[in-house]
Amino acid sequence: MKHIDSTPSTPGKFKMEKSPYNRLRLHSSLAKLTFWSFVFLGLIFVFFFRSPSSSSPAPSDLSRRSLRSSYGGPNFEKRVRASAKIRSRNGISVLVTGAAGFVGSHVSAALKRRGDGVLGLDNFNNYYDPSLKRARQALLERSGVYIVEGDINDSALLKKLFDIVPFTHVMHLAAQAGVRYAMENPSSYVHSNIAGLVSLLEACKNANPQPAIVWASSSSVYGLNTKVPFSERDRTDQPASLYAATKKAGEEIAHTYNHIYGLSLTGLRFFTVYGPWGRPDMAYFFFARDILQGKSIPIFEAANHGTVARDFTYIEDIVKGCLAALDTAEKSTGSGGKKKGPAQLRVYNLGNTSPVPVSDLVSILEKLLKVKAKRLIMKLPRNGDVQFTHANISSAQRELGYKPTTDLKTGLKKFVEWYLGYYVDGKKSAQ
Ligand SMILES: O=C(O)[C@H]1O[C@H](OP(=O)(O)OP(=O)(O)OC[C@H]2O[C@@H](n3ccc(=O)[nH]c3=O)[C@H](O)[C@@H]2O)[C@H](O)[C@@H](O)[C@@H]1O
Repeated sequence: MKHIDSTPSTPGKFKMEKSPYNRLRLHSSLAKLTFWSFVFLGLIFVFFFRSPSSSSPAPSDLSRRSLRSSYGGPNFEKRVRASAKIRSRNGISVLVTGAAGFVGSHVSAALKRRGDGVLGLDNFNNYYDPSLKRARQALLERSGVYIVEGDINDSALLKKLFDIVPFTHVMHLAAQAGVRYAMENPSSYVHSNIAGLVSLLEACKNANPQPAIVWASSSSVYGLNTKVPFSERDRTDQPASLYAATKKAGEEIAHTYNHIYGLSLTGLRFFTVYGPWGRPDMAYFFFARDILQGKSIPIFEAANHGTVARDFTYIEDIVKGCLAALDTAEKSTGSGGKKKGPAQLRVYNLGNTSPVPVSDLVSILEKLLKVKAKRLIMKLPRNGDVQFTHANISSAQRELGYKPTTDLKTGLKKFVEWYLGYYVDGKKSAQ
């Protein structure tokens, strides 16, 4: 593994070390030149490598502050390197953004288990109860995964991480999720899913070597389509929510970075992922909580009592799809911000291929929790929800060997076991 101390991290820095040497050569004897060159190089070394905040051209206040405090120094770099260290033959080193999130924590754990190097990055925002994110972090910490606390919009931090570790891959899962919340806080979607994505791709483009990137898109890009099952070849130009629109924008942004800079990019369209350590903003999760607390639960139905259904996909199946996408990702082809040849650009559906009506989801939860739900049938609100989702997974099957094996009943059983252990036996308060 290359270290920051021994390798110029960017072509820019390398040039700065060379140009004064050339100027001096015109006017000095060889001995003088050698002496002064060493002095000059020494100064550059001290300036750039010992003072973390000066390594970025124009860091934001936030990043300047963070680099001076927890992000700098030998201890930080040691933890980062140790976490990202590959411990198996043919292993990869992966920067996982959103590592304290639902999918991110599961993927990080799975990568670490097989001996890959994993470094997490997460801003621990309070979109949902951050204590759940902290609990996931504590679990990962025990298996040797360090999560750096920071934002994907902090380009100085990203640069620093790529300077410390030559990541082979990035698993980009940091995002503002949730379909309905987009009406409450639209700018958070733009901040994370668009600005944050661009900030991350900029860092990847500038990194040397450039990593291959796998990232989370969403089934919601199919929007108002009525043809089922949804295939990657179908149109994705009628999103029903701002969330979906930002994910669709992400796919177009991915195309641009692939086209101009040769970044290898794979987008995964996840279909309503559920399971242990899940997201409390999702229906299956807060239905379980509210059924146990005796509260009524709103179950949406479409016009004329039309069924609302989802292709619910179990987390372990999704993890397998993510790892297969990483393992089949080809190298990026650019360096120094320039593309050397065409690079891989892929998009896959990762679903379960068997949509289940929301009312059936509630019946399964009732049986598992042994509590009758207070059902409140409501008209599907016009706030971004679509009536149904259903994945065609033949591309992922063929090219990734993706094969979901967990049906909703089996998956929810595992979720409920975890939920009762964590919240009821563990006496944590479910918000
Ligand atoms: O597949 C996806 O791409 C998306 O899956 C989920 O979005 P969604 O399928 O809407 O998941 P939930 O919010 O958990 O809703 C599941 C189902 O329950 C229904 N629902 C939701 C809330 C509610 O109060 N009542 C209700 O019947 C929804 O209409 C939907 O059919 C995630 O929240 C998104 O982040 C993700 O991108």
